[in-house]
Amino acid sequence: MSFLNVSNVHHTYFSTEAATVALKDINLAINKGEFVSFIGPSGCGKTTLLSIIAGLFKPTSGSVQIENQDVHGNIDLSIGYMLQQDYLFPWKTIEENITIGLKLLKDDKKNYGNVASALLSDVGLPPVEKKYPMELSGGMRQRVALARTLAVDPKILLLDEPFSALDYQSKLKLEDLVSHKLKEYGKTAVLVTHDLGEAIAMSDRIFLFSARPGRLHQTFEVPNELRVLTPFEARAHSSYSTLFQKIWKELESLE
Ligand SMILES: Nc1ncnc2c1ncn2[C@@H]1O[C@H](COP(=O)(O)OP(=O)(O)OP(=O)(O)O)[C@@H](O)[C@H]1O
Repeated sequence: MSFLNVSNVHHTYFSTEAATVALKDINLAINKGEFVSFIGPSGCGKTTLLSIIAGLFKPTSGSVQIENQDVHGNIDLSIGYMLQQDYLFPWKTIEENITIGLKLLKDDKKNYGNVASALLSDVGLPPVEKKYPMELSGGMRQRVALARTLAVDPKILLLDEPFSALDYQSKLKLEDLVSHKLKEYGKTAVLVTHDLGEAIAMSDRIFLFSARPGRLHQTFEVPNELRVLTPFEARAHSSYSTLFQKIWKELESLE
């Protein structure tokens, strides 16, 4: 068994008007410490699959297991998220935002302030722990969101377009930071993105899904020479453009 196994997942959304088949026959496995991306045409079920992996809802059929445990029925705070919006609590200080998960977990850390300060410096931020989210830029807030996620030491990070609302420069910087931190902490991660370049620059493997109902169309290995680079450096490597063109062709055939 791999670290994470998605087995025969099928999902249909039911409403009073229609039944929408979002995912069909999804089988995939992710190894511990691996960084993978889900890409595919709009509406192919990427976010649905990420939500199912997160245990937010049960698939119509099939199962997801992390370390041999079914994620459904186990409300597990060891799954960390980074989303397009940072979802920081505006009325809480940065320190309170970073340590909220630890407090929920009743982690016995004596000094939450020290934990927050260490994490802020770890994600490249100045000591802003007494400030409020509205006093920070979008890029800084996403760094705080990363610090909050790392604080609870999750087994896996689920990243749903966490960079898409940022300006280009902040996005590239944050991609480098997230990639570096996840490697340093040895975390497993799944990224949903519309940005093929981002997927190639950050991932070990890329899962390409076909248009709705989403099926796994093809899996691409990112070559080693790219994986040892930062995402920023990877974008300048010749293997990056070769893989980009290969996957782009497949993506176009699916639209
Ligand atoms: N709650 C829901 N009720 C009914 N249909 C839904 C619901 N959520 C998603 N869908 C439909 O299921 C399909 C898959 O949606 P999903 O958001 O998972 O796709 P996606 O690949 O993440 O899309 P995008 O790339 O546009 O973000 C879409 O057709 C969507 O309209």
